[in-house]
Amino acid sequence: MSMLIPDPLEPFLIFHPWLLNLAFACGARFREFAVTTFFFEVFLIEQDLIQAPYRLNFLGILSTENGTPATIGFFSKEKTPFIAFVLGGPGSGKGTQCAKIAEAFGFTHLSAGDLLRKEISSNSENGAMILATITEGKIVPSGVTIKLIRREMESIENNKFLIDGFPRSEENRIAFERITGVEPNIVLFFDCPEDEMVKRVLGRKQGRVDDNIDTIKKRLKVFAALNLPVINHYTRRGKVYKINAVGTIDEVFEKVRQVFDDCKQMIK
Ligand SMILES: Nc1ncnc2c1ncn2[C@@H]1O[C@H](COP(=O)(O)OP(=O)(O)O)[C@@H](O)[C@H]1O
Ligand SMILES: O=c1ccn([C@@H]2O[C@H](COP(=O)(O)OP(=O)(O)O)[C@@H](O)[C@H]2O)c(=O)[nH]1
Repeated sequence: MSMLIPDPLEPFLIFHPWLLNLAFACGARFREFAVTTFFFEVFLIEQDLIQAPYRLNFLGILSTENGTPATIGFFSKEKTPFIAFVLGGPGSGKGTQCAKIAEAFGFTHLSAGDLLRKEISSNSENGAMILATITEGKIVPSGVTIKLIRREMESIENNKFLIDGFPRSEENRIAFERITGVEPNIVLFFDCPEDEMVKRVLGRKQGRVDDNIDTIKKRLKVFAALNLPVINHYTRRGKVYKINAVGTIDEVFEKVRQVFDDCKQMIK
């Protein structure tokens, strides 16, 4: 299990549970969500870390496109899958290790980034917005990403999922948990020094619009500001397995294998 990582949002996060408790004491669960998300979004606007046209659409997370409320809790009790969130900075090796976990342990690998890139290439209604957001290294609105993850999870007959590169912010995390009604069983965190991540991303050569030095710098900033708080949250919940991502692919996988071997009892 990892130690808590200092992050620049810590003072805000201390305030955040206080706000939650206050709203909860008022007996309004929906208001609790709306109010706290609103404060998060105001903060993110100030930091210029989320996409402008979508940034005040905090209530949209709970709605589908036809305006009806989204299902809260889309897994039945008997069919709740085992979920591992796989987090780490850009180029830390999440995708590489997920492919190996999927093969060795029978998981379905869902990469949030790949699902978003597929939306761009399928010319969907959100394609242009997703492309602009990824090019800027910012985070796509939760409702869009969760809809894609949900569609995949519902269409695949497996009870073990790796969700790679999501949630990227506290707002992503809160929305996912509200909409699905579940938390991940475990969270893998690939801990990698920034210079190594930059080297790996620049060497990836997959023709991605965001694998250039300017966007990488923005992605690293967004990771530190928005993704580390998610990792800290799940560390406090005792769910994080921190893996040193330095070493060869096989060396890193040996550490990953150990985690999944240890969790065998939990994985149905
Ligand atoms: N342990 C490692 N050592 C060296 N290179 C690696 C390692 N793991 C992954 N890579 C390479 O680094 C690049 C980024 O890895 P990737 O799995 O795509 O990262 P992420 O999904 O976290 O962005 C890829 O080109 C991959 O082949
Ligand atoms: O849940 C997600 C996952 C990805 N992205 C966007 O997709 C980009 C690439 O993400 P991916 O996980 O594919 O790559 P990584 O940054 O980890 O190398 C990110 O910088 C974000 O702009 C996003 O907005 N939400």
